[in-house]
Amino acid sequence: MNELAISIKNIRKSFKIYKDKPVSMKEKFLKLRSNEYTNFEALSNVTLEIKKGETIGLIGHNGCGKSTLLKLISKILYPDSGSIDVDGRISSLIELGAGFHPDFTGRENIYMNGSIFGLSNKEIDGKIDEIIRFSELEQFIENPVRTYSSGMYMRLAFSVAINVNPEILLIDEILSVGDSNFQKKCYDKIEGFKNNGATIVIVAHDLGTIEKICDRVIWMDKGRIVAQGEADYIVNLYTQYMNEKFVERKQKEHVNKVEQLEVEIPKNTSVENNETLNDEFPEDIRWGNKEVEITKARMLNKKNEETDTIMAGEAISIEIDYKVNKTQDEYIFGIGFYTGDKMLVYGNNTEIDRLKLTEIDEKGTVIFEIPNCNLLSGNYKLNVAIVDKNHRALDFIKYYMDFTVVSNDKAVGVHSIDHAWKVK
Ligand SMILES: Nc1ncnc2c1ncn2[C@@H]1O[C@H](COP(=O)(O)OP(=O)(O)OP(=O)(O)O)[C@@H](O)[C@H]1O
Repeated sequence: MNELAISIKNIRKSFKIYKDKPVSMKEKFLKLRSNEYTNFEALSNVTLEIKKGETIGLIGHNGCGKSTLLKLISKILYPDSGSIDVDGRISSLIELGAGFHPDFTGRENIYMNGSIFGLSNKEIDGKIDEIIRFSELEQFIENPVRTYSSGMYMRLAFSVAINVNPEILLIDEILSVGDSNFQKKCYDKIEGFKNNGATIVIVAHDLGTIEKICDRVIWMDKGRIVAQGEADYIVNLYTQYMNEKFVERKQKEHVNKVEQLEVEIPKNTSVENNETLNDEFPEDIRWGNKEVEITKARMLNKKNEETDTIMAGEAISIEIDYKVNKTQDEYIFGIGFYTGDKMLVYGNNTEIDRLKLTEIDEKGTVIFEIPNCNLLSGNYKLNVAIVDKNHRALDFIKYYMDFTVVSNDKAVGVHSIDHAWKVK
């Protein structure tokens, strides 16, 4: 017996991308625009074997080729080269309802659509009550489908596709059909197929679903398979990769913002002005006698770039530039982290850490280094402060800046704690 439900060997699929597509018949007819195109390779050399009874999840960034791969398996599209062998009756939940006729009633469309899936009228007679019941459209089944809402339309299409008892089920991002009750029914039905030994290939952006129902996950990027393996392992790898990309992008945006700001500073701005923080903070946010002043503060990532977005676990530092206007007996520098809704998460200063600063340069930078910032995902606020030995504020800036932490840890709260579960 053939163990494989789907065997894909070295397939390539390109699409023509027209540089200057004619937009009207007149333009087309008169050839007012050129017909130049480039070939875009949506799938490059993909090889994949899917065993009978496996549930496979396809994940990856938008446009990486997931839907194209499903369409090739279901023969909606054909590859430019390579081969695809399928062993089993396919039902594809792709382009749902593509075969519906708007003027036909729900019932008539069930017969039409069912025949597209290869069922005879007699076979549909035996299933129609179940299809209508599953779609929850009993009241509307004799109305033309053009009167249906898009949700009703999808529900009917889904019900037909899922009730043809396929051996191989291809599902593309359709599990957002209808309300949560209907979605639950769809999941239960899919679980039912899975338990009966059907082969399922599913594309979904909802990684929770993928992790829950798939045995194996294929991660695609730019038309290639970049990783495959056990569902939770690949989903975790992918989430971590996407989070890091997100942080990198945010960090780049931040750097760009800073560069933009520098460009906008008028040429005649004096150095003195640059060295003093614009007093844009209201009195309840910034206070103190300014005998020692914070001229700037910043958060740096592990690459020493200024940022407001960090990856949990990353090494970061907070730098406080200061200027002494009046010498003090002692200087205490502090930082504090607050949640977005202003609950204190962590506060510390040089005095608590027993670093006695009695003599410091007139201008300088005090750095607070965190080798492993283990805050959980969320938005936070940073306090920076300088106080004297009697804890009188010299310059205290509450909520100096907002920053975001991105974390793979799904625990709730503000801080990750090293732990292990044991059952005795
Ligand atoms: N008929 C087509 N003509 C031209 N380009 C196409 C066509 N179909 C898909 N593409 C392109 O091929 C690439 C892969 O598309 P595909 O729909 O397979 O991606 P996907 O991974 O399913 O994306 P998404 O997650 O956004 O649905 C995309 O860049 C898309 O624009």
